[in-house]
Amino acid sequence: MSQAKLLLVEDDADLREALVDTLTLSQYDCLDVASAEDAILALKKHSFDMVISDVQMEGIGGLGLLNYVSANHPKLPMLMMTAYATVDDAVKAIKQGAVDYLEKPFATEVLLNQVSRYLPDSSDINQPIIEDEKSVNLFNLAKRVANSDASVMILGPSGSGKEVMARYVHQNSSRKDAPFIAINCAAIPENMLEATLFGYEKGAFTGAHQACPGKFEQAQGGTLLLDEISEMELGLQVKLLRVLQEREVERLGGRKTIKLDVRVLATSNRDLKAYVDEGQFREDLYYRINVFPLAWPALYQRPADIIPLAKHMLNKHCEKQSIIQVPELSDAAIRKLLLHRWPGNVRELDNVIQRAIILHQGEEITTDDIIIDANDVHEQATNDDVEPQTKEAETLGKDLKAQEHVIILETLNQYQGSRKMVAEKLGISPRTLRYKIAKMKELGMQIPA
Ligand SMILES: Nc1ncnc2c1ncn2[C@@H]1O[C@H](COP(=O)(O)OP(=O)(O)OP(=O)(O)O)[C@@H](O)[C@H]1O
Repeated sequence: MSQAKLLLVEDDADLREALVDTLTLSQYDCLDVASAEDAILALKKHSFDMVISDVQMEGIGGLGLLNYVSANHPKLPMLMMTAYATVDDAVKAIKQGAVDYLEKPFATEVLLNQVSRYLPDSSDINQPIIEDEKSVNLFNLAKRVANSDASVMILGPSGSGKEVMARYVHQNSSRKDAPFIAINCAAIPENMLEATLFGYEKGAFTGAHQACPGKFEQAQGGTLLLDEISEMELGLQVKLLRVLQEREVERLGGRKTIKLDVRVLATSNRDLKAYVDEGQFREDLYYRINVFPLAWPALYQRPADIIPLAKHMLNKHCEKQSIIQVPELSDAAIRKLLLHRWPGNVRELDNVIQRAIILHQGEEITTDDIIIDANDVHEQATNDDVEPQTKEAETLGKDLKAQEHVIILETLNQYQGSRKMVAEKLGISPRTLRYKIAKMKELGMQIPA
């Protein structure tokens, strides 16, 4: 899924760390700061899709920050977090323009639900770039399928653009003016997925201080995308099947059933039929969601898409960074892009282009600016205009990530690639391991089978 950028403002270091973990695991790109003053500095340097802020902090505090955001970034949604004793402040915050507030302590699913509820729809992924004949044929087919109300299963490797295709189906359907809601079944911890999908009533579990509609309800009249559906555990698959068959949902802890008018799309980067044969995915659910399968090939299998996508990303990122003179790709740089196999597909290409924008000098992007191996970045990216403190923090972050990658690779080798053994050895769930391995593959790493 495309990454939304969040700014988290919380002065309690432990809570901040826990929240960052939750948001990062759910594939949000999260920058965290400890005060409203630091948040304002961050807002001056970077662009964000949402601010999540504590209310009571030293200095100008959450309400001061809200004033700044309302005045300078009026379209930026801001979600407040408050302790029970300061609910009055939260009410004040809503009056001043905050989109909502969370009462501490809150369960992580409450946070994730509120974030996805108020995040603006990112428009840049609404325009699929398709030039290769294979892609054009596939999108023609997708357009025809969009007219029906059939469930569509979009298959393809990670980063190939499955969510882009799902949005295309929605936008070319009669539901286009209703919501498009996406949920990544792999990124949301197992114990939260059910509440996130079906919603819950106040008091349904510890931390559920307020009722919250689930993704199905949020998608009412529109389309719900179940991204990486194969990662849903079997028990929840049964419940999902029931909702799809009966077209109604009951919130956790609730007693009334809610009628649904939702079209369901799903994606998977696995061979789902083989997964069914292995008993990992329910056959009845497979046939329910697989009414119309669309298979999006890996990027290297549709080479005529590579350069148009690279140019699209160049324009997109230059615009975001207010770079007026968009650099051209040199002929040699184009050849280098065409020769790579892109194991991380379009997402990897996007990363390479972002690096090239940082590194290039003058009006052209040369082969030296096209850093395909992630390890090269360290040497090249010693940009002088990065502040020393930021550079240190970034280096530490990269070092930690690199160490984590080495540990995972070594353990995979030690256990001949057995994901189960590695997860046990490292003390993480198989699902977290799969997620981390997927991220490593996106960076172009070779993972033992
Ligand atoms: N044809 C395309 N045109 C424009 N942008 C694209 C296209 N394909 C992919 N992208 C961009 O590449 C990134 C990855 O795409 P997307 O999230 O749709 O992949 P995915 O297959 O759903 O990945 P995952 O399996 O990891 O969820 C996104 O930023 C998306 O905007």
